[in-house]
Amino acid sequence: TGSTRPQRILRAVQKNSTRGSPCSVVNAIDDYCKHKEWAMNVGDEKGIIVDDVVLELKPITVLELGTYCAYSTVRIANLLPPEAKLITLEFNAESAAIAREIITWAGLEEKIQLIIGASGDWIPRLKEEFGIETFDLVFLDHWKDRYLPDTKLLEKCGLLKPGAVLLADNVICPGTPDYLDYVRNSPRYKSKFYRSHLEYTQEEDGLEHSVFLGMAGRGAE
Ligand SMILES: O=C(NCCCCCn1ccnc1)c1cc(-c2ccc(F)cc2)cc(O)c1O
Ligand SMILES: [Mg+2]
Repeated sequence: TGSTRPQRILRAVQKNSTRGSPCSVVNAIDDYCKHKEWAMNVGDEKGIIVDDVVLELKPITVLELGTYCAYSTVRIANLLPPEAKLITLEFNAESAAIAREIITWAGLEEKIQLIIGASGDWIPRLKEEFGIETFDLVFLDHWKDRYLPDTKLLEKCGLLKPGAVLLADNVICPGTPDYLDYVRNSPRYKSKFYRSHLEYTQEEDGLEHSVFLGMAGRGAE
């Protein structure tokens, strides 16, 4: 009954970072995952691209699909304007419990709402249960075969307004071919690819940045 990887990441955070300092939490996780054991955080290289998108967009409402250990949750929330809120959805209860501890350690619990459950079940409930109108930014980092169905669900539920940004991790590795095909060919999106590498490795990966243009571009149904 040894520890799990998320538990070891939490221990590294508590040992090597300062309570209330999101930057030190992010650095502690990157150090641990670079030198001790790999983990599926967006990481420092792709993380800089995420930072730039957040600082440029200044989103007030953010949805993250796939919390894991809250590395990107903390990284994004730390850069948000004071009144902004981030909702993060995690399916795995064990990693969600660790994520909650890391969010609290970072001192960001006021900005972040962590929900445990399936994105397909929760997305249709967000307006009603959390008083969300629309999201300014959606960070997709969960099961790669859920990126496309959840994007279509966000459209259907009216949770995206023109100008909203979808930022998707891992579009090369592990890869999300059906999602890429959709956002790159649909008249509803203006999409661009940010080439990078799989976290803590030299493997090719990247982020897809897609601006929602509105449903008007219905074209062929
Ligand atoms: O699978 C990933 N993430 C989803 C985890 C489960 C999400 C559960 N959930 C949360 C909400 N709804 C469902 C992922 C995988 C890899 C990877 C890359 C190469 C390799 F050899 C092995 C793994 C790299 C990432 O950056 C990733 O994000
Ligand atoms: Mg990822």
